[in-house]
Amino acid sequence: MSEMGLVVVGAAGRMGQVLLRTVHSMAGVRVVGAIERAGSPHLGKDAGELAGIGIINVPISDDPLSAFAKADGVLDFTAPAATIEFAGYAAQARIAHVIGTTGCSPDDDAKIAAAARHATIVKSGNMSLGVNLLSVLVEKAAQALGPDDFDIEIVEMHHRHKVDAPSGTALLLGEAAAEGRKIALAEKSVRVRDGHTGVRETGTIGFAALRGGSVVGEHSVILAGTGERIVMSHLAEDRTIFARGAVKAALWAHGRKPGLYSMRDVLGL
Ligand SMILES: NC(=O)C1=CN([C@@H]2O[C@H](COP(=O)(O)OP(=O)(O)OC[C@H]3O[C@@H](n4cnc5c(N)ncnc54)[C@H](OP(=O)(O)O)[C@@H]3O)[C@@H](O)[C@H]2O)C=CC1
Ligand SMILES: O=C(O)C1=N[C@H](C(=O)O)C[C@H](O)C1
Repeated sequence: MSEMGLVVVGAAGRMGQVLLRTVHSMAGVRVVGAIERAGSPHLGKDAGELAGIGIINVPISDDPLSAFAKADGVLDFTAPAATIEFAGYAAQARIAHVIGTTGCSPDDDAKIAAAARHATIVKSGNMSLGVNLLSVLVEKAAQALGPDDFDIEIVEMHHRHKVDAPSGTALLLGEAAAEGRKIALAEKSVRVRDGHTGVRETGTIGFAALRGGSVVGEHSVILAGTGERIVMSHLAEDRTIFARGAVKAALWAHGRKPGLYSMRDVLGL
C-alpha cells in the first residue's frame, strides 16, 4: 500500500515541528504539505529544514486548500479559530483530520461536528497512549468510589506559553470522571476558587491549573476520601508521545467513514 500523505498545519509551532520530525521517522506516512498563516516569517522555507531533519522539498505555504487537495490527512495542533477553518477544508477534500488543538468552545465543537459529516475527524485533548489509558482508570475509579465518600480534584501544570486553561487533558479526565459518576461535567465542575468559597459542594469535580517554565504537561486526578487519597498521575516528558499518537490516529482514520472519533476509539480502549 502507498504511504499516507499528511499535511502538518501550524508547522512552525512547538507541536508542528515535532510532528514533522515524527512523520519523517515513521513508516507508512510522509509529509506532503506544511502550512502556516499568511504573513508568517516562515513561509517559503523548507519544512524539513525548519524542523532540523534536512531538506524534504516541502515549502511552508499559506494555502491550505491546495495542500489538502493533494493529501490523505491533516495533523492539526494550532488554535481553535484555525482548526474550525481547517475542518471545513478537510470536509471539502473528504480526508482525515486529526485535531489536537485545545481550548475549543462549545460553538467551535459544534462546527467541528458539522465538518465530521464529510471529514473523518479524530479529536482529543491528549493524543498519548498513557493519558487515554489513565482516562479509563479514572472512569472506573470514579464509578467505584462514590461522591459521598470521595471528592475528585484535577491538577495540571504546563509550560509558560500555554494559552488555555484548564488544559484539554484535564477536561478529558474530568469528562471520564463524570462519565464514571453518570453526571454532566458542565453542571458539576468548579473551575476557579478564590476568597471565601464556603465548604466544598458534594459531587463536584474541581480543577486547578499551574503555569511555568518548560513543563511539557503534568496531570493528577486526586480522589480524596476521609483518611486516604488515591492520586493517579501522568507526566509527559517529551512531545513526541503526542505526535506518535496523532500519526497513529491518521493511519487509523485513513479510509474510514466520516465521523467524529476519539483517541479511545483509535486505541480500542
Ligand atoms: N492533544 C494533544 O495531545 C496536544 C495538544 N496540544 C495543543 O496543540 C495546540 C498547539 O500547541 P503548541 O504547538 O504548543 O502551540 P504553538 O503556538 O507553538 O503552535 C501553534 C502553531 O499554529 C500556528 N497557527 C495558528 N493559527 C494558524 C492559522 N490560522 N493558520 C496556520 N497556522 C496557524 C501558529 O502560528 P502563529 O505563531 O503565527 O500564531 C503556530 O505556529 C494547543 O492548543 C495545545 O494545547 C499540544 C500538545 C499535545
Ligand atoms: O499546550 C500544551 O502544551 C499541551 N496541551 C494539551 C492539553 O491542553 O492538555 C496536551 C498536553 O498536555 C500539552
